[in-house]
Amino acid sequence: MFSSDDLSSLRWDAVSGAVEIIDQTLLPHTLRWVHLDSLEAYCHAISAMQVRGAPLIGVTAAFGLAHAIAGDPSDHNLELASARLLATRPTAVNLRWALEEMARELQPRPLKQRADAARKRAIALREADIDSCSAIGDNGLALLRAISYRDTLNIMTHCNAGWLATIQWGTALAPIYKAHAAGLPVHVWVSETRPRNQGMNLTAWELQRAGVPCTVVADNSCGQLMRAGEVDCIIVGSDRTAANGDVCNKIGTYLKALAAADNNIPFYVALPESTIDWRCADGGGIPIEERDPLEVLAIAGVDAAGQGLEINLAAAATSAANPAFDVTPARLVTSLVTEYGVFAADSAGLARLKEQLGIAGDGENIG
Ligand SMILES: CSC[C@H]1O[C@H](OP(=O)(O)O)[C@H](O)[C@@H]1O
Repeated sequence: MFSSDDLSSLRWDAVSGAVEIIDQTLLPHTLRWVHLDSLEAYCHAISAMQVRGAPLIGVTAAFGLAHAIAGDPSDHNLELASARLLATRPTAVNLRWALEEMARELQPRPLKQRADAARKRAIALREADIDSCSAIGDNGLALLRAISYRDTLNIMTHCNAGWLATIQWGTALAPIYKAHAAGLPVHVWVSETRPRNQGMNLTAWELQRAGVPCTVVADNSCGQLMRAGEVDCIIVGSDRTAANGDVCNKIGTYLKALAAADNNIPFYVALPESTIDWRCADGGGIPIEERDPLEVLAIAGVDAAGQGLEINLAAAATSAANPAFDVTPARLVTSLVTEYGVFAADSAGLARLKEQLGIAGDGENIG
């Protein structure tokens, strides 16, 4: 489905070194590329959710660090820029993972080698993400092929875990793209995903663009769709999965997992290994981002004339809480779909993955 001239969420120019991202806060109504030309611009892009999604956040931060190092390769600036990027969002572990990958590459090097090494490592992380997500798609496709369905395979998803959350393919949507390309009759229930509406604004836009049949539904209707037999399986992404299989993902994921368990519907989590936090014993240790309550109290869109506008939904002075993620206990997850295969969402399943990868106790590769 993707070729070199296909859209990806972050692109870079090999000659000028310029890095551009799609400003996802303007989708689905406006597709605008934004040139990131300072560390501040990279930090803002992540914290303001111009770019979002665990893998994309990580790759964007890697390019942001490479940009900062090009100006000053000193240890002090490396630490300073890493700290600023790490502080942009607390939950997605790929942010920490990518910055640690970059530090591992740069710290042993002499200063004069760091700028080139940083850029090459960021580019390599971007390419590795494309390969990982494609492999997640292949492994997820095998799961979808094994599901029995009537005339159409009805898949529900939450938030956006498509190519807009990675570089290409996505995680939860990768098996769906591969299934569609393989001719499976898939249909996707797209949960709108209040309050930032990543489902309605991003997933529906992606799927429509790819020609995958989909229907946007209110988050609150998903339980009824499951009870009515309209859902054959659920696939979601992850921002951080603990070593025991607990999954932290967009707010609302836990409720879908509860309803799926109550209706005996397979609940799959698609993620690259970089989203597993091997140092985190269980979901209780995952920081949950609290975002601005205004994201709950107001909503942005366009009017009939296509003009952008934001409207207040609640009465003045209404208070709101806005936790951006929740934790789904491993017991509610049917399987973890990774680039290395499908694993049980429990300590034994993840120990099998860790052994397969040759990872030590604290997540460091021993290979
Ligand atoms: C492939 S990671 C996608 C993951 O990230 C989203 O969070 P956000 O939009 O706040 O970055 C959501 O949890 C997705 O499942």
